[in-house]
Amino acid sequence: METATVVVAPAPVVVASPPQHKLMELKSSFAPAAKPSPVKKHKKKLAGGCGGYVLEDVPHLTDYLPELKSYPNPLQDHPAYSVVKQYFVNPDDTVAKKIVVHKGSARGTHFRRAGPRQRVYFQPGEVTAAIVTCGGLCPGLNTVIRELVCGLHDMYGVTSVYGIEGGYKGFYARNTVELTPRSVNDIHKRGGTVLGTSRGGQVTDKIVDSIQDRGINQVYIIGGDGTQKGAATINEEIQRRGIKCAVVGVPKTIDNDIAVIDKSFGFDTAVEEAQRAINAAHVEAESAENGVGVVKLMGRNSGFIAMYATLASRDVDCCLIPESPFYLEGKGGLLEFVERRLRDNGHMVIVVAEGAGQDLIAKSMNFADTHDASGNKVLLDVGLWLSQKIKEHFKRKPNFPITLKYIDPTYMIRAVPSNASDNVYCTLLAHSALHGAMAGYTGFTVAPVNGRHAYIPFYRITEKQNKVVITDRMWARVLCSTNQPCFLTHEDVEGAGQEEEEPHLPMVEGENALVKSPSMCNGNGHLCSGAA
Ligand SMILES: Nc1ncnc2c1ncn2[C@@H]1O[C@H](COP(=O)(O)OP(=O)(O)OP(=O)(O)O)[C@@H](O)[C@H]1O
Ligand SMILES: O=P(O)(O)OC[C@H]1O[C@](O)(CO)[C@@H](O)[C@@H]1O
Ligand SMILES: [Mg+2]
Repeated sequence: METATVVVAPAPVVVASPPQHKLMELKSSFAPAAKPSPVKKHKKKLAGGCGGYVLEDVPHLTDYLPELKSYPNPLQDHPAYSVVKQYFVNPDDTVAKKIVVHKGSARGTHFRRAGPRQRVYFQPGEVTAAIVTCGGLCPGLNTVIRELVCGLHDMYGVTSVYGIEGGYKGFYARNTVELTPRSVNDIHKRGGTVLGTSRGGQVTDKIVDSIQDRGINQVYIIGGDGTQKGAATINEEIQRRGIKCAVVGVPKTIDNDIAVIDKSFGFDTAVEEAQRAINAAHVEAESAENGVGVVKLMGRNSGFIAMYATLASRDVDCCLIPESPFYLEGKGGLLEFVERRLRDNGHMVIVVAEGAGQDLIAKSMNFADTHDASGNKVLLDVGLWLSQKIKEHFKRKPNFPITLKYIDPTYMIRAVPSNASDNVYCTLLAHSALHGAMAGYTGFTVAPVNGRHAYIPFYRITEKQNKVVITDRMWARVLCSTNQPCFLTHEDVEGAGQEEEEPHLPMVEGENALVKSPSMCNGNGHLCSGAA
């Protein structure tokens, strides 16, 4: 057995392992249990330990099918693992949500550590797995699909894996496709998803009917925050019906807007791909008289791609994200800054996340809100709008001609295949996912938390979105690198808040001075970063 690898400190035994003694095995994977226990919505499985330790556990099939039989994990006879010591995860291993702790602070929330268990709740021949991809594209989707298929086959001898085509609606509107190690062999080299994807169409009853009718007993659902909400409702219905079926979420989003997890797959690839657009904008801007390059990047509600692409590039003069409001006109406004930067440097690059400035555009253009099939607000084109506003501003200054180039690579950065590091990440995610399902865990999203893969209950993933915290040091680093104004009022800063559970300790002198020091306010009461 592997020794406990708890990130903060060894955890006490808090939750009984699933019962090892079983009276009888359910014959069919989809035969309902005689009387499944009723499952409440978002029922939390919490357990406490010493020092303020809390385990936020994930459901197990035996929670509502207590008589399920378990088997020795076939991995123990796998030649590839014969030399691996401590291959199985200790049942008490947990991963701390919070890694930075203080002498007196409570140990806080922990999640069950991902990985193979000594006992599994499926025999190889019994598994019928299904994989579905939902929401927008993201580099790495095909790698996750490939590694689920190959991992189930190679590690657990599972031969029955099906793809659901076209997102959630494919469960009830399309035939399944058989996925074999041979058929998925090369797919990780391609962008997109070989299964297709869609928005909308999440009709829980019809999806669970299809799962039941097809005898599917492991569902791997790859998608973003919306998809994980859908997965949670599917899991509730499966438990309500008492079906032996593990529901596993694999978090996918180019926006990196999924809470709790370290980072979503494909994000690194997207940031890397964005460099090409920023470089092009820089080359164009540098080569023209008062050249301005505007690059729009994805990021509906969260500006992570824009923030990291800006930091990586060092060619960016201004980064605009949804979390940080800005204004155009007047002292301390964006147009004044553009003018100043052009006078100083002769060129500039602006990176804008697609969700930035939406309220400003709506105000100036009077558009009614529209939504996509999943209910997401359709965004107005901030890149086009901003370019227009900058052009109009300089048209009023005949002695200040500018050349502006607008580059919109949004779909290009998410349609590429994943890079090497995302490929490795996707492989580990897929393996963690299938080990959890084989061990009988269900109703969880798998992802790294502080560098360790963990099984996280759906409600934790879906209760809020991950956003750039503009009062954190990372955003300050961006402002330092671009030397742009931060455009914020004191009210904006107060409203921005802090990460939950962060202790509000007295500030070290000089720390976060960017948003606290009154000497950095301009005449309008706006805070500025000391841009030239
Ligand atoms: N609140 C919800 N409850 C159940 N299902 C949902 C919910 N929100 C979205 N879904 C379903 O999840 C699927 C994907 O949702 P959405 O289009 O929002 O993308 P996503 O998973 O958030 O990914 P991304 O935003 O990264 O593209 C859709 O089929 C949608 O119907
Ligand atoms: O045009 P589509 O496919 O709806 O996707 C656009 C959205 O999808 C994402 O890539 C992921 O949510 C967002 O960044 C973007 O706003
Ligand atoms: Mg989403």
